Amino acid sequence: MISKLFENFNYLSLIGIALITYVTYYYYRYFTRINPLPGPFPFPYFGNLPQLYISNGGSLKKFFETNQKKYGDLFEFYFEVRFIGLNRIEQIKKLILASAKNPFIKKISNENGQGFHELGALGKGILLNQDYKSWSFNRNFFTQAILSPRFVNEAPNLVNELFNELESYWDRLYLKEKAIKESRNKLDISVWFNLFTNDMIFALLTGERFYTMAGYFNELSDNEKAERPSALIDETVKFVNAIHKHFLGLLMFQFVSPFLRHYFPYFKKKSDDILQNLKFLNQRMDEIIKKRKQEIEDTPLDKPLPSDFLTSVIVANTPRDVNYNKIDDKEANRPMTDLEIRGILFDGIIGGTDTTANTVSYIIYYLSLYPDVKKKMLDEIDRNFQGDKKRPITRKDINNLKYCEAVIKEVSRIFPVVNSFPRCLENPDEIAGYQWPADTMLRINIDAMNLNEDYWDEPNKFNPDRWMVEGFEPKKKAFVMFGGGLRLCPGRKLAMLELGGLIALIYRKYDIDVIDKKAPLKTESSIITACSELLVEIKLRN
Ligand code: HEM
Repeated sequence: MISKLFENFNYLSLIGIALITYVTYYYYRYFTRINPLPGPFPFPYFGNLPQLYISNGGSLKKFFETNQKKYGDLFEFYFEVRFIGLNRIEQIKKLILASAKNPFIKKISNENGQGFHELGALGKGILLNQDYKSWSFNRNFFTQAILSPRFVNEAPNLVNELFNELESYWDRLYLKEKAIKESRNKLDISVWFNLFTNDMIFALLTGERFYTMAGYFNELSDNEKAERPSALIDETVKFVNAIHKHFLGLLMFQFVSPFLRHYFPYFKKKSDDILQNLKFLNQRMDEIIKKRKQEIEDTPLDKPLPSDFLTSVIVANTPRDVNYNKIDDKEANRPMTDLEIRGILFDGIIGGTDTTANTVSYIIYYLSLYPDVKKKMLDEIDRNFQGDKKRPITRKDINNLKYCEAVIKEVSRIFPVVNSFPRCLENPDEIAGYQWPADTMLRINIDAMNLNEDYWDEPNKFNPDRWMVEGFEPKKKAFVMFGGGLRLCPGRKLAMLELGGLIALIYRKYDIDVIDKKAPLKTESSIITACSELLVEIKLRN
């Protein structure tokens, strides 16, 4: 009995000593760190997670805002590793330089990469790829496919097609006389935009039709059902939910330490669930790629192929590619493997859905709060379409709608969906007046730059007209809605086409107003700031 107690005592003592040693070492490293900057005080294992969750409700946007107010434009914080928070354009100029020689492409430090390694994301795709050779190989395929004229022309066609589907659901659910009389024309519109952009990006990237809007309609409608096969609806809804779960899980794999993820039941359960979910996603993606490869093989050489992204990347550098050059057999000119295709397909879906969807919600919100801006935008739309509420929108229309574009940019300035983005130093370098060792993690705070009065006149004023001045550029080019440098968002043209097209089609036909204009926007902020609910009333325009 006594010996048992003694054994336990030894065991517990050992754990105690290990803990004390770890905590002492942790704070030794903290107090002797290079270039100490102001910032929230970190805790062993948890870093600044307590401040993120307890003081800022888990919102990364709020966390950055609070710290910038408290500590200024240069501060540090700890999420698994040390991060340097950069809040001024002068601090990031060289990181986002538009030059092929810009060396700042790394986003994740070796120390901070274990989570992504566990997810199997390192060295694949583009979004999280740290290996320059494979990233630039993949990124070339991605940009060539997404910027090809066939692809860009297809985008407005799909906006039209999917908007027709969306309006058929809205008209049946919310705009019948009875629904209006009973005040049932009130809805959470943010859900619809998420579904719209999902169906849009999946169709554009994979060439497969997804039916998440149809699924939601069926859920809401008492008697009518969407004219779509129910098995396909269920399958696509399941897939899209899995993508969403994966996206939310990414932050945990970067910011929560492996120790907590492996041994702390709350985090362990979540990370196991995300890994399981990823298995399902990979399997489904592989099936889509295999099927398309077979379809391409079965299409005679003289017959045209579809213009989706997946078909383009499969045929690139094969005899079906119009630019195919048999003699040139350099490594860079080989076709992509299925694993590489899966990687960039995945990144296109992750990068292209929630970003666009939430921006549309924020546009609706700001237009409701600023009726003068809305009126000016409606005038422009009406002038452009000359009372025709039915004809499809074209690329030319979208290019002509300059005030719509100004609204998109101003909303993205005052309430950006991507609140911050990372860089990691490959080599020792000087940033923000300090010399840093290689592997230092930097986080660029877009919110802070967008609201800085050194760069903008009246930064807190919502004023799309600022973008209407010929040749307008914010001071020091401080607008980095799509990031910068070699990592600049490759989907930016598609995003602007989709946003411009959708906004014009919506407001050509509908009047939408936020129900409680005094209530603050409901958001959840991690890697992006997502709209968690936007309650509006919808009517047909006269
Ligand atoms: C309003 C819409 C969008 C916003 C605000 C946005 C913003 C951003 C930002 C800030 C970055 C980081 C850039 C950097 O690190 O310098 C990024 C990267 C990326 N975006 Fe977008 N994006 C949008 C839409 C899209 C769309 C539609 C797609 C694809 C279909 C897309 C695909 C990507 C990819 C793949 C990357 C990673 C690029 C790389 O690391 O090389 N994005 N985006």
